Amino acid sequence: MSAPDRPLGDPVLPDLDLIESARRALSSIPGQGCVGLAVSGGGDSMAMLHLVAAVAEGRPLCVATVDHGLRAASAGEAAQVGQVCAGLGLPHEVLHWQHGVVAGNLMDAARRARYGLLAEWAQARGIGAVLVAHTADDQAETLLLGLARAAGLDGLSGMRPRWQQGGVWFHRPFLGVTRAALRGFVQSRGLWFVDDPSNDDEGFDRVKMRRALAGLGEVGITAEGLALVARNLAAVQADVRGLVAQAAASVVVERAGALQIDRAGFAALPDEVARRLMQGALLWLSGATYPPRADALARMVQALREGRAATLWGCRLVPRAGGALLLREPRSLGPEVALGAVWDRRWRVTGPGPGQVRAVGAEGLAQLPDWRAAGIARAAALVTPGVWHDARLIAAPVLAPDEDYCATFTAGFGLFLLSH
Ligand SMILES: Nc1ncnc2c1ncn2[C@@H]1O[C@H](COP(=O)(O)OP(=O)(O)OP(=O)(O)O)[C@@H](O)[C@H]1O
Repeated sequence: MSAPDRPLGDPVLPDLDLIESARRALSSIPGQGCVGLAVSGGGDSMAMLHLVAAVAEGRPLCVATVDHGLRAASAGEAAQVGQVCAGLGLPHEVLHWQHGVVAGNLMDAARRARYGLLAEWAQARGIGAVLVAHTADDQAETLLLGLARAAGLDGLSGMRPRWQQGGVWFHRPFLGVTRAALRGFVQSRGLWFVDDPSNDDEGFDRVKMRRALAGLGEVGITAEGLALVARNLAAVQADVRGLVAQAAASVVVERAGALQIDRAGFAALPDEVARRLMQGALLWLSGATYPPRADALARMVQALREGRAATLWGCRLVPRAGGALLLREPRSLGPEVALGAVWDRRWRVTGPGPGQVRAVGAEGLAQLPDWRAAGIARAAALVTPGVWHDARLIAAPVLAPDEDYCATFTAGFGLFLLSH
């Protein structure tokens, strides 16, 4: 299809910002390896494609389009992107979402599948970074969505400029640029792009926010202004997260998968830091993706400060001299899994097998006469992983070192806090 019908050199003035954003995006990616571009065919990502191609200066680029198979036109649109790429001399691949009946929120499932496919594609081709074309308008809509649900700092900090998934970095280099600027870029040059009809579907909250944003312009609230607010809040959020990571390093010790928390150190933490530390601890222990409600979390923080026992999110707080143990509740543990699979959403036990992994429990401790030698509290020992062959405990790698069997976490506690 159409290659640029006039060269990108000699830009009109507003395009200078766009070209600068594209240049910065490429130079921020270390090394000289291939850079991935996620291009839907929409105006924003088509503008990104042409801009980045124009400033690549020999840096290899690879393009991917995910065909979700949700609209009749999607296959044809993906093929059109391929033709534009061919005109620019860039390799292009179409990635297909194989799905049956999708339960729950379809758009959310499509988005998660899209990033999963893009990460797999990039990893398979040794591409370390993929660019996506979210704009200041997307950022502003995200902030408005947060305001609509009275969100706190995390919900008002907008989309991250970069994040890592499946070993691949995703970058959003155009968060400071308006959709109008990107659309203007492709339209003024007569470049092909597709207008996805779902972008006008008022059934989606994001589309409602887009309409609201247009109205807010009349009182001087712009997409760029709101994107800046989100960026400022994200800076505060990053500082708070740093404080939480520091607090975790000084008041929490992970032992055998349970967390020992120093009461005096915890009591001295500012409320917000204490709350986030407790939330992070519960998410890490439970493997849950959503945190508990704010009031339940506040009660848990209070229980720890007052030296009381409590339970929340499949975890229990057990007071001890000088602090408390936070650990899994036996009845909330995940089901038995095969050796090598992830058990209870955070442990992986490997070894020669055959065997099944489930908690050591009282039955297992009875088969381990020396378990106390590990110096681990009974409550914690009970919920460590054991390798079972029927009713026989073959190994309990956390309690009794074993040359053949090894238990590791899918994410360390400290690293988990830094990435959440
Ligand atoms: N089907 C897809 N294939 C490849 N990349 C995609 C796809 N859908 C979205 N993306 C990437 O994610 C970014 C943001 O997605 P979003 O859903 O907001 O965009 P869109 O409205 O589909 O298209 P555009 O942002 O290109 O106008 C896109 O700019 C693009 O980089």
